[in-house]
Formats: sequence, structure tokens, C-alpha cells
Amino acid sequence: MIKVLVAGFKGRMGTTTTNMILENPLFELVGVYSTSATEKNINEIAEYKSENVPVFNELEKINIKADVWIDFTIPGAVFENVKFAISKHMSPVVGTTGLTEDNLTELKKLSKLEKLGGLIAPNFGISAVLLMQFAQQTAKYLPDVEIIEMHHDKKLDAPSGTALNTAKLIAKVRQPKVQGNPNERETLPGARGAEFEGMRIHSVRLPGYVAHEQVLFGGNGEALTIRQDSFDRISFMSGVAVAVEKIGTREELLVGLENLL
Ligand SMILES: NC(=O)C1=CN([C@@H]2O[C@H](COP(=O)(O)OP(=O)(O)OC[C@H]3O[C@@H](n4cnc5c(N)ncnc54)[C@H](OP(=O)(O)O)[C@@H]3O)[C@@H](O)[C@H]2O)C=CC1
Ligand SMILES: O=C(O)C1=N[C@H](C(=O)O)C[C@H](O)C1
Repeated sequence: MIKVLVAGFKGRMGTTTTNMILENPLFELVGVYSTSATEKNINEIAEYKSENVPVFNELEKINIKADVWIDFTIPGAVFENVKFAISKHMSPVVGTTGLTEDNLTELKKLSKLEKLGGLIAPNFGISAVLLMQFAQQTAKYLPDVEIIEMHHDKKLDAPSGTALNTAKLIAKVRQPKVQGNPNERETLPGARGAEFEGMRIHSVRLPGYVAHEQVLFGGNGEALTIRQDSFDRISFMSGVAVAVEKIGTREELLVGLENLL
């Protein structure tokens, strides 16, 4: 069985992930972590009263060994968490957004030194992985593109990690270009959205939404819109399960679930 620790276990993704790990016969939940947790064992929480899993609320106090560290915490904590996991030879499987390019470079270096597999996935949903691939392919032929991402109103970061990754993948296959009228002027600041290498990214936050993205391409007299929707956080779980299962066979830190599919 693959031993798993879930960081951020009380959050929206952490709860869904904890339940998935407990239900999957290939996995064993050996620890959970949340800085705000007051319990010592997960069985103090009504829904887990038949389980026996230690709860940690400080990194330095984590004294168990897991094969895999799953991270669904917050942008401000993920870098330190993943460094800690790698230093303890636990393979990171990370969904938390907010890691910078410099963070990724350092984490890749540390993983290489440890000869440890790991995965950072901007999105674990197969529909989002496919959307990013289709968008990259489309941008070769239709380089004028705008991205609209739509999320629940509790989300901390904007734009979403998925939107940023979509823009990065598109930027790899097209020349940077200014879109829209070169003389355009925002009469209300922010009206044209955030800018990444000439692409505009718009972030919508609304209650009732989970995670959604549209990539809009415009050409001469034609347009193509690619859209994906995660209506439920269960949509991310098969991707997380694949990552937990396969990451032990790797010896480097990968970015993007497509590397394991
Ligand atoms: N890659 C993917 O497919 C997906 C990625 N995400 C990303 O995952 C992250 C989590 O999202 P979501 O579950 O909605 O967020 P939540 O705010 O619901 O959960 C975050 C959890 O992390 C806990 N936490 C805060 N600081 C720390 C810390 N230093 N160490 C451990 N735990 C900590 C919080 O506890 P408390 O609030 O008590 O401080 C909270 O329970 C976000 O970055 C989001 O963008 C989300 C969905 C899919
Ligand atoms: O915060 C979320 O909910 C999500 N975060 C990730 C992101 O920022 O792209 C993945 C997914 O969009 C859900």
C-alpha cells in the first residue's frame, strides 16, 4: 500500500482528497496536516471516528514517514511544505497554486538531489488537461486569444493556476503579440483584464461556481471557444489518484498531470 499524508486536510480539496485516500484500497492514510487543527487524531472528528490517523499542526512535529505528500493548502505555504516533504523523502503531489518559476527551479533541483519523483499539477481534472493541450494546438493557427477563468468566490489567487498555465503553454507556440486596438484605452482600470505576453486573462469569482475556463480564439471571420467545467471537486480525484499511484516510479519533479497519463 502507498502511504499518504494529506496537507490542508480540512480544506475543500483536502477533505475530498482525504476521503478518496481512505476509500482507495491501494492507499493508506498515515497522517494529515493543517496549521489550524486542534485534534491529535482524525478520529476526534465525527465523520472519521473509526479511523486512526495522527493529525499534525506544525511541520517540524511531523514524525511519520509517508511515501507521498499531497498538498492542497494555500499559495503562501506550499513552497515551504514541499521543501519539507522532499527533505523527508516524501514524493510531493501538489495541487496548490502560487509556486513561482524560481520556486519550481529550486524544488526541481532538490528533487533531483534526492532522486525523488514529484508532481506539481495546475489542474488534476482531465477536462482541464485536455483544454490546455487543445488550446496550445489551436494557438499555432489562431494566435489571437483571451482566457476567461471562473471560480467560486472563496478562491485566494487570481488568475487561477490553470489560466496562467494555459497562457504559458500558448506562449511557447506563438510569438508575443499585442492584441486589440494598439490605441485602446481603459476608461475603467482593469477592464481589459490581466496581461501575459499580450494575452488577456479575465478572472470571474461567483458563489455557486466551482472551477471553469474558457479559451476564446478569434480569426478572420471565425472564432473558436474551448471550455471546460469542473462542477464538483470529485472531478480532480482520478487525477490525484493516478499521481499517487505512479509518482513512486519517477526520479524527478514533473509539472503537469499529462506527464503521468
Ligand atoms: N490542481 C488542482 O487540480 C486544484 C488545485 N486547487 C488549489 O488547491 C489549493 C487549495 O484549495 P481549496 O481546497 O479550495 O482551499 P481551502 O482554503 O478550502 O483549503 C486550504 C486548507 O489549507 C489549510 N492551510 C492553510 N495554511 C496551511 C499550512 N501552512 N499548512 C497546512 N495547511 C494549511 C487551511 O486551513 P485554515 O483555513 O484553517 O487555515 C485550509 O484548510 C488552492 O491553491 C487551489 O487553487 C484547488 C482545486 C483543484
Ligand atoms: O481554487 C480552485 O478551486 C482551483 N484552483 C486551481 C487553479 O487555480 O487553477 C485548479 C482549479 O481551477 C480549481
